[in-house]
Amino acid sequence: MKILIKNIKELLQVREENIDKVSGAEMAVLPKIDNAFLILENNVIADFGTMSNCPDGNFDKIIDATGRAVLPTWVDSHTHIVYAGNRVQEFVDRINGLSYEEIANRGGGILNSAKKLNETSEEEIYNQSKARLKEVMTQGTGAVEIKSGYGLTVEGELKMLRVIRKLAENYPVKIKATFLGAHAFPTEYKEDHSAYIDLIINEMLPKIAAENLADYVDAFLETGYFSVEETERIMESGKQYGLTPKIHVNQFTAINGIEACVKHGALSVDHLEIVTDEDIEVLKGSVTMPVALPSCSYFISIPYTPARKMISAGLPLALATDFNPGTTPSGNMNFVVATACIKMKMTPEEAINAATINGAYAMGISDTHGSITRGKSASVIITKPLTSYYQLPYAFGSNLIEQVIVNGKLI
Ligand SMILES: N=CN[C@@H](CCC(=O)O)C(=O)O
Ligand SMILES: [Zn+2]
Repeated sequence: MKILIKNIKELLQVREENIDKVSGAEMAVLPKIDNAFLILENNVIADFGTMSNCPDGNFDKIIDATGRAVLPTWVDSHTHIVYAGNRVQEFVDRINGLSYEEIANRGGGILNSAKKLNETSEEEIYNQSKARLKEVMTQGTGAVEIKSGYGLTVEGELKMLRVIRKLAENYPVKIKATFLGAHAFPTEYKEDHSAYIDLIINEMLPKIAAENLADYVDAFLETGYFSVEETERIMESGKQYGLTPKIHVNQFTAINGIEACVKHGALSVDHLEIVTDEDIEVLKGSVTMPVALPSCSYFISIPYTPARKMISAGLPLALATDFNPGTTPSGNMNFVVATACIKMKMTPEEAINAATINGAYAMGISDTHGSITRGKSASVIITKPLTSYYQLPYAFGSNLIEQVIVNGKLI
């Protein structure tokens, strides 16, 4: 299939030479071509340029994008979209005054989702999850990282990862799988943390590796969850099976977890609602991408990641949804980009870079996703008519997407 998109008002995030990420002041630059064409062929970006150089030729489909912007699809590098049921009752409990921590201490939270997941068949979990995946594709997401972590048993974790694999097989969206057995301690291991970590290391990881079910390893490094030392054990063991760490850290407290993640070569550190000056120092010059999750901050009323401070220090920053039943029941990257602008004071250019090329880095796919570059995946968003791309975060409650193409397929 050869698709020509012509008369594009603004073709955004154009990178003639591929880059893997943008950091600090570079984040404010979003290269674009006005009055552009874009050709997609055999699932990849074949060519682009100004309309004055638009080639004639035979196309299977021609899309006239007069008045519209075209940009690479969003890269959502942090989600938990495979889960069973929902946690609406906890949502109402929070409105009535309970905190996330209080709910978790009552056996709600992650353990509530784990109970539901272990009681639900693989087929039913797949059906619930595919509906969420289809929804986020229509919202412009072309690549998504999905974590396990609601099983917390050998079978439950394998079940989740098999569902993720099946989603990857059946949908054009690019998917990376992350093993998050260290999401919470099951009740029976509350007093014996090392026994649960032994289970992760000696039983879960070998089985996951044998079936090649995961690309990355994650842990919830947080006061009351996994300590720095416990997370280090998980990172070391994961790496032995070829799984690079991507770690939940600094959501509620800063306990020098970022330093440990950087030391272990983590691809990303995610959440970062609480960030110290020392955390910023250790991230400088590292391979580790900081990832902010502003929809989570919004939904459970916790601080937003201090983006300005981090970008001013020269750091890169990625944006992702954290789509999960507890803290972020939304996978809408458009809302994430808008919220980053409105609440974190990121400029539209910074937010779009964070949600495309830097997101791609945070899921290890910047060679194929995250920019309009020849040879990259034919995954683009075509907007509705707009005055400029500033309207995307400005009109935060409107759906400004007219058409999404994911790996050459019209969604
Ligand atoms: N914080 C840890 N994990 C998820 C929430 C999990 C849940 O509450 O179900 C998060 O990223 O916010
Ligand atoms: Zn998360």
